[in-house]
Amino acid sequence: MATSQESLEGGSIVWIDCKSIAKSIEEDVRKRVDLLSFTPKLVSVVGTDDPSTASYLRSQKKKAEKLGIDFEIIKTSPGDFLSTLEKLAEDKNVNGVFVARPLPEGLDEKRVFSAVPVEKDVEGVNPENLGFLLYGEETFPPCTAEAVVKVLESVTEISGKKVTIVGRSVTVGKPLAIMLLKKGRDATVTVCHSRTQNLGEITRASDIVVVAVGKAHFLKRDMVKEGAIVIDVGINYVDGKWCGDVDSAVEEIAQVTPVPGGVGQITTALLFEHVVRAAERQKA
Ligand SMILES: Nc1nc(=O)c2c([nH]1)NC[C@@H]1CN(c3ccc(C(=O)N[C@@H](CCC(=O)O)C(=O)O)cc3)C=[N+]21
Repeated sequence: MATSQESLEGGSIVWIDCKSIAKSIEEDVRKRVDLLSFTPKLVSVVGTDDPSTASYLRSQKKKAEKLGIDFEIIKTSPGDFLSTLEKLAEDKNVNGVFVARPLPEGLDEKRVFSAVPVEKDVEGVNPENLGFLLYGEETFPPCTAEAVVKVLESVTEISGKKVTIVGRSVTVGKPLAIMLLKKGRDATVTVCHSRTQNLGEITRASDIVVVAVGKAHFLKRDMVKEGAIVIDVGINYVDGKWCGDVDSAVEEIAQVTPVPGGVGQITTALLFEHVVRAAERQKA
């Protein structure tokens, strides 16, 4: 089981080991990069100074270097956003296109994400790729949602489990719900959000809780069943440090994924796995 023990005063905390999951994805990516006759390339398009985006871009840059994948960041003004994406769509040297959220104000997200060609859409944000998910087809599933699925598959049998997802974003909550419902995974999924009543009752009745709300210390110990599995998707910058959405006291009674060094690492590894997949398909 992919967990690691960390002895602390007064007890022992079981962390879910995300590093080894990320590492095995990266090893696979490395091998597949070597088999290509060209160097695959990812371009990340950014329009804001959002700190969590900056963290992700640092992570992307590090991984690209490690994996032998070409990587470029394009900082774009709102007025040039669509024309930038059109150029990248046509550029034969670019295999994957990542568009950072949040988008700059005033841009229509359906128009922007539709401008990422389906075959270069390594994050699965194009409405066509999101639509494929509903049919159970996961060529380019959203990376963070896929990362959560990988973690769960490594620590438990998902089938039949009660999974509560807190957060209904297009990047995590909604696609993850669809992916966990998929035939073969067979979770019983509840999706909660800011208008949910009696949230704690719902999460306490769950075998697995996934939190993706973007609020530090959001999930408290009394909202979690003892022995539950808790996946922390949050990444918040508080007092000069990164932390997730899960309050640290939850670690005393549940298996939790750490932040940093948790889901984010796997997300980045999967983004590059999708870049290689895109390159393999474009080559053929
Ligand atoms: N279209 C889009 N998709 C995203 O998935 C997306 C996004 N926009 N905008 C920003 C947030 C944030 N996010 C992170 C992913 C990984 C790390 C990550 O791996 N962080 C390292 C720390 C890296 C460092 O700061 O040095 C870690 O957790 O270990 C961080 C942040 C994805 N996001």
